[in-house]
Amino acid sequence: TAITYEHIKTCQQTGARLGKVHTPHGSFDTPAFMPVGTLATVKTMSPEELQEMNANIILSNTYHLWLRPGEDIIEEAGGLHRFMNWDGAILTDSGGFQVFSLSDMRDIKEEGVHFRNHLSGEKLFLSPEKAMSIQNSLGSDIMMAFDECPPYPASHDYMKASVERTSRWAERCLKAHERPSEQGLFGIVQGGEYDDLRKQSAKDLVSLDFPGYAIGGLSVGEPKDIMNRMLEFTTPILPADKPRYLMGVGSPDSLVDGAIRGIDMFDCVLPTRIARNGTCMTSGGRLVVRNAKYARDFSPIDENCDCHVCKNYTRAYIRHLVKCNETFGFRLTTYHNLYFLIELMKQVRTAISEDRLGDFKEAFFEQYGFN
Ligand SMILES: CC#C[C@H]1NC(N)=Nc2cc3[nH]c(NC)nc3cc21
Ligand SMILES: [Zn+2]
Repeated sequence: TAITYEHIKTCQQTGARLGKVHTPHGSFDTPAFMPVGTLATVKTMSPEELQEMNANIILSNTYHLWLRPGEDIIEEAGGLHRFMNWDGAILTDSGGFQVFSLSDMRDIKEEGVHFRNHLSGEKLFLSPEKAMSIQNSLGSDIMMAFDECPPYPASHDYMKASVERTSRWAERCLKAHERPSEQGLFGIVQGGEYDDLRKQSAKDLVSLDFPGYAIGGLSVGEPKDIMNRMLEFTTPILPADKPRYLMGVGSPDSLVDGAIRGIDMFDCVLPTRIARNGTCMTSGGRLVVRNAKYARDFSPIDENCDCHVCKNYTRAYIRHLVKCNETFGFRLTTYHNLYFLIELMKQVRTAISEDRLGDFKEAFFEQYGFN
């Protein structure tokens, strides 16, 4: 099988686990943060820089690459790894989330979803089989099942029907999976904030025996304590010998809270997105580098950070570049923010290995300014 999870140890102080995920394009330690590279690039970063900061796995996106440049062109290039010159691991989302969040919906049928291209307005159709075919062309190491992403909030009845459809679609994805020895496939647990539906969704997918499991729809606006509660009863249903991926999460506090509740993989556009408006994550909280108070501040973004940016550039210089809308400025803030989250996960892994992730959380939340 393409993807295997190696459990190394469980933290004695919390439910967090230290592990490794092995893929055809290398292994990565977990818990891990995965930079998002939606359009076949982690915005403003080169593959060499991603390698340098130990980003061993990145995300890309079926929906976006299907629309532009088209999966046929990427297949002709020899797959997404060759196309973007990245030889680490790649996880592709299935397009489920984008169809429901980007396009004005036409309608959902059992067969699949009819909708309009959010760029051109042309009518499109995406189904479990089509989503699998696109990911097969992209050649990603980890594929995601095509799921129905219901609006938040949704009624219990609506959500129940949606979960049952997502489980039927998941089975169709497994049947359409052409190269299971080269590409892994994760089922996506749905169910909104309904305990019974979350459990039902998890049980349905576990009975289909996926190589890994994602938990979706838990960072679409619900309060963090609801997300934490959902995790507390969802992760125990998932097999301990498979990776668990919490989609679209998240902020530094959510990463720590997710790891404590047994999550192994995270992704979020936050570090790269806020970097492009000049906001940096630092061990003392967020820093808006364009702020006038940094005009003559020749210290690094974060004096506790040993990244290339913090060793060679100052807040004053980065503030100047950002104020002038200079691309290099956003490259520097992006590099640092990604490094910050990758480093945070490294500290989380060390804390797990020393059975003190609870203590780490307390100190980190205090220093960063989380409540
Ligand atoms: C409901 C649901 C669901 C999940 N389904 C798929 N295929 N991708 C996702 C991507 C996400 N990104 C974020 N960010 C807030 N939440 C996500 C949730 C999903
Ligand atoms: Zn730094």
